[in-house]
Amino acid sequence: MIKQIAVLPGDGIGPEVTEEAVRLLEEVGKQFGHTFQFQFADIGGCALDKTGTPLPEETLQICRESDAILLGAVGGPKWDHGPGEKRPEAGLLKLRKALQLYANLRPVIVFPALVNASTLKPEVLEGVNLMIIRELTGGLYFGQPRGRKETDEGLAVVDTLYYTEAEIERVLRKAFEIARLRKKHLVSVDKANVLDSSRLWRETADRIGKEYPDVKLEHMLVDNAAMQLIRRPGQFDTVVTENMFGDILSDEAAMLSGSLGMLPSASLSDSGPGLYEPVHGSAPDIAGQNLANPLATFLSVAMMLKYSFNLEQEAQAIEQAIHKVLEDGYRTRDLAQEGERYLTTTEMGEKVRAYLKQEVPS
Ligand SMILES: NC(=O)c1ccc[n+]([C@@H]2O[C@H](COP(=O)([O-])OP(=O)(O)OC[C@H]3O[C@@H](n4cnc5c(N)ncnc54)[C@H](O)[C@@H]3O)[C@@H](O)[C@H]2O)c1
Ligand SMILES: CC(C)[C@H](C(=O)O)[C@@H](O)C(=O)O
Ligand SMILES: [Mg+2]
Repeated sequence: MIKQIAVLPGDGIGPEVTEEAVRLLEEVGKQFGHTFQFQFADIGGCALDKTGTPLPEETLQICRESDAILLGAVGGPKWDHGPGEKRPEAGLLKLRKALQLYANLRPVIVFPALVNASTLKPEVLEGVNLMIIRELTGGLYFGQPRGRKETDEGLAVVDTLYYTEAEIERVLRKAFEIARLRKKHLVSVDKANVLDSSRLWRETADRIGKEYPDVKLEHMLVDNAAMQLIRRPGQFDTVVTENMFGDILSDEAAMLSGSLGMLPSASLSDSGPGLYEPVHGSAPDIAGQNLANPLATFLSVAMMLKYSFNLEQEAQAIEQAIHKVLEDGYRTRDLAQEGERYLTTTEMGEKVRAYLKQEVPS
C-alpha cells in the first residue's frame, strides 16, 4: 500500500514526538511492505514566525491532498500575547474546521503496567477502557459573535455557544455507531439544566437513540461526569459531548492512563483525510529536552492505520509493542516513579521500534 501523509510537527515538543512517530511509520512500512510518503508543513507558532499566519494556504493544500495528517502540537509562551487570529491555536482550529473534522475520538486506555502511574487506586482503574467522542467544529470555539468591545459599563466581552441541530445530530450518530461496536453503552454529557444548546443536544440524542435500540443511552450533566470519571471510571464505555466539555473531560481522563502523554486522538470527517494528534499540547516546560513521552503520538499513528488506512493488523502491532515495552518496565519521565530510571523521547522511540519487529510474524 502507498499512502501520502502530511506531517505537521508544530511547536514545542511537537517536532520531537512527530519525528519519532515518522520513524515508527517507516518501520511499520518496512515490516509490512507499505510505502508511507511524508510531506512536512508548518502550522502554529513556527508558521506564524515564517509567514505571519498560523495556517498557511500551502499547508492546508498539502493536508487536503494527503491520505491522512499527523500533527504534533501547537502553541507556546512566545505567541501567547497576540490577538486571537495571530495565535498558533487558531491555525489548528482553522484546519479542523476547513476539513470538517467534526468527530474527535479520544480513547482512554489504562495499560495494566501503568496502574501504579496514576494517583488513583488500582481497583478503581482496573479494566478502564473508554472512548470520548468530542464534537470538534462547533460550539464556543467557533460561534459568532465573539470579541471585546467598549460599552457604557466599561469593557465587555462575548463568546457564543452556537450549534445547529444538524451539527449535533451528525456527531451523535457517529457516537451511536461507535458505541454499537463497543459495549453498546453511550453516555451523552451536557449541561441541560442550564444551557439551551444542551437541551437541544439532549432532545436530539433521545431522538437519534430510537434508531439505535441496541445501544443504552444515558444522559449525564457535565459537572457530575467530571466527578464520576474519577470516582468510578469503569462505569463509562462510550462518552459523547460538545466541544468545550470534551476538551476538558479528556485531559481529566488522561490521568486515568497515568499521563497526558498517553492519550491519542483521531479527528474524522465524512470524507477526506483524518487528522491524528496526541491530546496533549506543546509542553513548553519540557520542550527541547528530549523528555517528552511519544506514546500518545504512537497510539495516534495506530489510530491512523486503523481508521484511515484500514490496516488493523499493523495498528495492533504498534499497540502490542507499546504494551510490552511498558510491561517490561520502560518509562518516560512523566510515567516514572520518584527516583526510577527513565528513557528519553528518542530512546522510547527506539525501544518501541525494536519491540515492533518482534510483533511481526515472519
Ligand atoms: N493540540 C494541540 O496542539 C494542543 C493541545 C493542548 C494545548 N496546546 C497548547 O500547548 C501550550 C501548552 O499548554 P499546556 O501547558 O496547558 O498543556 P500541555 O498539554 O502542553 O502540558 C500540560 C502538562 O503536561 C505535560 N505533558 C504534556 N505532554 C506531555 C508528553 N508528551 N510527555 C510528558 N509530559 C507531557 C507538560 O509537560 C505539562 O506539564 C499552549 O499554548 C496550549 O494552547 C496545544
Ligand atoms: C490547542 C487547543 C486549541 C486545543 C483545543 O482546545 O481543542 C487543545 O486543547 C486540544 O485538546 O486539542
Ligand atoms: Mg485540550
